[in-house]
Amino acid sequence: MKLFTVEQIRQWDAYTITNEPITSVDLMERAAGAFTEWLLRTGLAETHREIFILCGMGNNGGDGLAIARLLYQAGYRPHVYVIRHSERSSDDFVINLQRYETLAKVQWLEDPQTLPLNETGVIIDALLGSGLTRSASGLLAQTIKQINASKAEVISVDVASGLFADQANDPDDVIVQPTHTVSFQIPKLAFLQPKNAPYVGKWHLVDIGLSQAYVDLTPSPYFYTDTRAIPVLPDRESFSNKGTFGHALLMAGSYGKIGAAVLASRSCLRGGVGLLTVQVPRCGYTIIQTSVPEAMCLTDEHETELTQPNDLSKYSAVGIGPGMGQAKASQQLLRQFIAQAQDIPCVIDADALNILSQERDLLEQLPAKTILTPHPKEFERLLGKPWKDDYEKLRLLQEFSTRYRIVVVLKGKHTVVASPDGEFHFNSTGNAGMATGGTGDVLTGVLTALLAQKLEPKEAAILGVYRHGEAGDRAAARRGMVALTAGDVVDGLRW
Ligand SMILES: NC(=O)C1=CN([C@@H]2O[C@H](COP(=O)(O)OP(=O)(O)OC[C@H]3O[C@@H](n4cnc5c(N)ncnc54)[C@H](O)[C@@H]3O)[C@@H](O)[C@H]2O)[C@@H](O)CC1
Ligand SMILES: Nc1ncnc2c1ncn2[C@@H]1O[C@H](COP(=O)(O)OP(=O)(O)O)[C@@H](O)[C@H]1O
Ligand SMILES: [K+]
Repeated sequence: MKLFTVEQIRQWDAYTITNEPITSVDLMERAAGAFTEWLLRTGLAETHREIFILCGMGNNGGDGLAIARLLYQAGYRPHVYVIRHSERSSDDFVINLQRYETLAKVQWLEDPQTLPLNETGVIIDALLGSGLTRSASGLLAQTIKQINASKAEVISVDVASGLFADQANDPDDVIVQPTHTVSFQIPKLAFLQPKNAPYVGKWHLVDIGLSQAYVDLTPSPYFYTDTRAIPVLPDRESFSNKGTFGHALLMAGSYGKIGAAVLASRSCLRGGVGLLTVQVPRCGYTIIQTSVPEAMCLTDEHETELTQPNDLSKYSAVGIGPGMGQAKASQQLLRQFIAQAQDIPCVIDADALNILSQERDLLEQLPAKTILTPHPKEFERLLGKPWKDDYEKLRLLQEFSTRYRIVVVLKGKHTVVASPDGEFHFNSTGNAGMATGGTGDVLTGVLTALLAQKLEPKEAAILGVYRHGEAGDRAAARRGMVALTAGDVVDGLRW
């Protein structure tokens, strides 16, 4: 799914209004209808609950008033408040105010302290939407504070009031903290940024029929990887043999961390590789041979660390780093590996990334088909500096990917795949149960397997990240998030 900036969303609305054609107030009616249908379907507005609808004076407030009318017509009796935050109101706000007032009166809120919000109620937050131009202040900020202080369930229309939909807020901004956000058509970029978690809650999309032609015509670097957008692995030919699916090499493990090599090996095999060789220090030999009998084991001459370069020419892809440690000899090995691997697709992870952060000249020499898989701390080390906010992080990620011509997988809740063509693909699968040791090693194995099967690094990264998260979701469905381990993610892999 393509994602858009606020300015593009505004153009998208306008394009739909002109080309469908539909009047803007009818489009608002559609949006309010879709929201109301969602609300009634979820049962959040059961009749015994009091519903408070708080409206601004722009189109988000217009949505709120249209929702109020639709609920009223469905038999509910919402309390509707309007906050006079501006001298001007939007045309569709005015039309919807008049329509509502044929049924019931709204209250113009003068003093937010008087809002009778109760704990069992539902608050519909329609103060400000994507038209936010500055931080909320004055009466708006006071109202938002009241909303946040109440224990009622809060549902934001389109985007939480006070949250910028495509740029960073100041740390001391006053922003609604909703339980749910019901957003029109596409997720806002803001929903995917880690620091915004309190200002989004669970988000849901409702379809308001915005023009598909606009989507096709309008370029954007941002994508959300949902089921419609994942690359595919080619079907297996019936006459294929193990040679068809590549021979992967995993260089992983050190004394006390051979488990990382085991997890990456298991997931590489579940990723469909034809043959797998695992290079581990001598201490890992028996462990690999007994726990991953499907893999061949190449023992390093060193007892506890990876040190020994080997002939890479027979491998179709290499994954290096999980559990590898950062011993001096392993640092030298990484240097030799990079010099040797120029024509081989590779995944560089974990300790190998930390070595890269210290030996920065190696970044310039990375093979053309490289995927790096840092978590945020590792990425910060690679950059050598922290970022100010999540959007600056994305800019730095893009610069990094373009400068070194490599794919970077920045891991987290919505793992981002950044590619040298400037695109960002935010992943939609996975869960907090995966915040446990070893799940990153599992990802490295999967990505190595996909590269060995000749997927391009960008496609391998988008697909691998998606399936890895999906495997985590299967594991969580079976075990619950708390009990989930990295091994369960391996078991959850399906293609
Ligand atoms: N036809 C359309 O354009 C549609 C718009 N929709 C709704 O319209 C919303 C966007 O509406 P608008 O662009 O009117 O903007 P908003 O309703 O988000 O904001 C209203 C106005 O408030 C002012 N404002 C911004 N920040 C402020 C602040 N901190 N303090 C005080 N005033 C502030 C601005 O002048 C802004 O235009 C969407 O989020 C969505 O809810 C939906 O009805 C779908 C269709
Ligand atoms: N809250 C979360 N929601 C979804 N996925 C998560 C979450 N936390 C972690 N993950 C995923 O789990 C993996 C963790 O990788 P990493 O941090 O390298 O762990 P490790 O080094 O222990 O293997 C990543 O793929 C990440 O996207
Ligand atoms: K809102």
